[in-house]
Amino acid sequence: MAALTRVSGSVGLISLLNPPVNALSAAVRQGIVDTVRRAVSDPQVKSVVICGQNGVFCGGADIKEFGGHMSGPPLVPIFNTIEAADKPVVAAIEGSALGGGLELALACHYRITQSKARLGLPEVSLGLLPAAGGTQRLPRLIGVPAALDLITTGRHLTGAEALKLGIVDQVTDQNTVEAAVKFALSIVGQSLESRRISTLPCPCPADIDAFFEGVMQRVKKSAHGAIAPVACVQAVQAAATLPFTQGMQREQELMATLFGSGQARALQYCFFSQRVVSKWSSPSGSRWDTSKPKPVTKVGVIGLGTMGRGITVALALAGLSVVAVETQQQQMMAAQHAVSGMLERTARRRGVSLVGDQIRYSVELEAVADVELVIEAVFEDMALKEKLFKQLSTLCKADTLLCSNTSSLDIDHLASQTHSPQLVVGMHFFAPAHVMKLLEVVYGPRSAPQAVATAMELGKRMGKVSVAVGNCSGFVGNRMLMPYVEEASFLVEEGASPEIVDRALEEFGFPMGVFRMSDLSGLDVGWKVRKARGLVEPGQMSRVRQGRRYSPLGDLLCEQGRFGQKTGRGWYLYDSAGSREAQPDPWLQSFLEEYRARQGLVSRRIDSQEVLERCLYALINEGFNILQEGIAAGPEDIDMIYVFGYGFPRHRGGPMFYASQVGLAQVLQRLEHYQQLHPDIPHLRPSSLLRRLVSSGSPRIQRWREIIRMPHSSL
Ligand SMILES: CCCCCCCCCCCCC[C@H](O)CC(=O)SCCNC(=O)CCNC(=O)[C@H](O)C(C)(C)COP(=O)(O)OP(=O)(O)OC[C@H]1O[C@@H](n2cnc3c(N)ncnc32)[C@H](O)[C@@H]1OP(=O)(O)O
Repeated sequence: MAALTRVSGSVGLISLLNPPVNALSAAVRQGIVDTVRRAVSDPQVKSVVICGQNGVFCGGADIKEFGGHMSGPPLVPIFNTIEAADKPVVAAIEGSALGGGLELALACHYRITQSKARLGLPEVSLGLLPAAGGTQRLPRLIGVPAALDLITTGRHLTGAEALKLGIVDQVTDQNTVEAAVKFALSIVGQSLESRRISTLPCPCPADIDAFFEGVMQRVKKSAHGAIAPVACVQAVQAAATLPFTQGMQREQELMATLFGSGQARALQYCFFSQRVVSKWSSPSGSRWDTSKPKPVTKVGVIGLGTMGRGITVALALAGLSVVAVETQQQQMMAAQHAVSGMLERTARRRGVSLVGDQIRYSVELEAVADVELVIEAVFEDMALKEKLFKQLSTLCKADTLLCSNTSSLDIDHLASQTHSPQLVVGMHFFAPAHVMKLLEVVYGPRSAPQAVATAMELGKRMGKVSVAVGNCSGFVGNRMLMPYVEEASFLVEEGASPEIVDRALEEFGFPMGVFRMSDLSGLDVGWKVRKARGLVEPGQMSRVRQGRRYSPLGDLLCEQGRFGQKTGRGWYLYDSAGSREAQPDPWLQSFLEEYRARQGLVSRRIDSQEVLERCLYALINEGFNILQEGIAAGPEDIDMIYVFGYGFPRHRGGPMFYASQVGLAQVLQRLEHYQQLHPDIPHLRPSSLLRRLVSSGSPRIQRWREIIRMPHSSL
């Protein structure tokens, strides 16, 4: 798993051999121990270069090992041995040096990297900290503030950025291993004293206590309950205040608390789930590995409202040519101005050059006649979309893919308006589309595998986490959101305030509770959907509609012109229209009291446990229905949709993983309890799949797909 060869006469070249990313599995660690020992003791070897096979240095510790019994030599003594070697050791970094991979490089005396290589300590995103000396060596090398930034965010750097920060000694655009070997030859005989990072003092800010207090406050606030970022700060603080050996001890202690935590399990599940969802399959049998995407270079975007603008920006940033169509001249000019601004800001933030020249604007639909793929992003109005799809089907090339950004309308119906229904899929982006990572790719029974593969591939090029889902009202994300939002309103009817509900959800880890979120997106959005479904009865207070419990509270607020942040009033009060500072609204409190009195509802005390159980279990229950119906292929799909599109705390793994951690029997029992209390709320009726999983012994989430596919009787 690691090979030693002698090159250029006196350089011992150690190659890590564990495709695809040369993760530091037990066998690789043993390979490093053996090859380093041989290189150090071989008198013909004067210097050493460590590289990775196939253009990747090392993707870090083998995450798959974390779930089971760990064996093989541990990393810390291996890295200490490398650093203590009396022959110079040079890391030749190509591809990636992440986590334990970068820690290995930091134990070497010199680092040479390809300019485009990715370097970083992303352990925090796995619920861990860099525990092979990373928290102690990096601050000594680049100073406390820069190290804290990298370790607490886990962000990746390019080789060029790493050079600027002083993490690497040289960047090359040539063959990195050859450059490292040449360099290794040139430094033989030089003193290594100043090259052993563990022996360096740690450059610290002046008032160290005040500095760490401030950092800790900021990190806790943005962590939303995640424990790893806090432990990362504590470990770096140890580097700043303790000698290396004691700092290493502290690093190990902190790692021990994180390693077995539920948060680490959840975050590692997210890492693998993100990869699982890219390997999509549909009930028709089409799959990621048997469906070849069609090459796409030019995309049409129709409708330049908020969504269309964001999609245009995301496409341009991905290097695609875009034909952006808005039939109203004035809207088009406004959109062009807005898109340029968004591109400028994003390019500045990402430190890349501006990419506006590949966007062509037009007021004519015919401008998309020669594109390979169209994304429709006009108003959520079926009649408008029907007409548009008919027109597109006639004017575009016969093999052009027609995609809709609808968030809930029937994709099959849109497909049926075209000459080639097999070329129609949903591409449901989330606002702001150039920022949010999620893309739901919605297939219907007639969608061609190539159409799904092409939309998935396009999403990947745009940097999205693309999840393939079946067609149903609301698809996966919005369908599950309905019971969640409804439960929140029911709780307010029964005695909770929006603040009580939001506080419970925010303490759980959501960046925003359901009412703050509704105020942000606009209460009129849901009102419009409910109107379209025939649920709204203006001025009416009845709490049963279409045969089930209904809360008219949202409608009543909208009737008062309270649309949320944009009108300065919604579930909360804001200083002014557009302001983001939500204040509890005394008007709303009396409105609710009056409402309850008129409805004959006796207000009761509702605690955060009930808020969490009713909102989350209702959402999870709908997730089980979705799995049962085959709308999502597996729990990972649902979890990635919720983590990347709806702010579900990543350190909880997503709703389905969370349910598996709570225990399926417990979720079932609580749903049964609430259903008895509220028989008029259908979404509290436990899903038959949940019952089936519980009676199968609540298997691990990785086994759910098997159970879902097993034939069963619904009797
Ligand atoms: C009481 C108990 C006390 C406990 C103490 C225990 C101490 C334990 C010792 C810990 C020592 C700490 C060491 C270190 O600090 C910890 C780490 O290093 S954690 C790992 C950090 N590294 C990462 O997070 C990188 C993860 N990988 C990536 O970001 C990307 O894969 C990549 C490297 C940038 C490459 O990206 P792509 O080219 O796009 O490829 P993919 O992402 O699709 O990956 C391909 C394939 O490889 C699998 N894979 C990737 N990285 C790893 C990995 N580190 N381990 C295992 N497998 C990995 C990935 O899942 C894909 O698999 P496939 O889907 O094809 O099956």
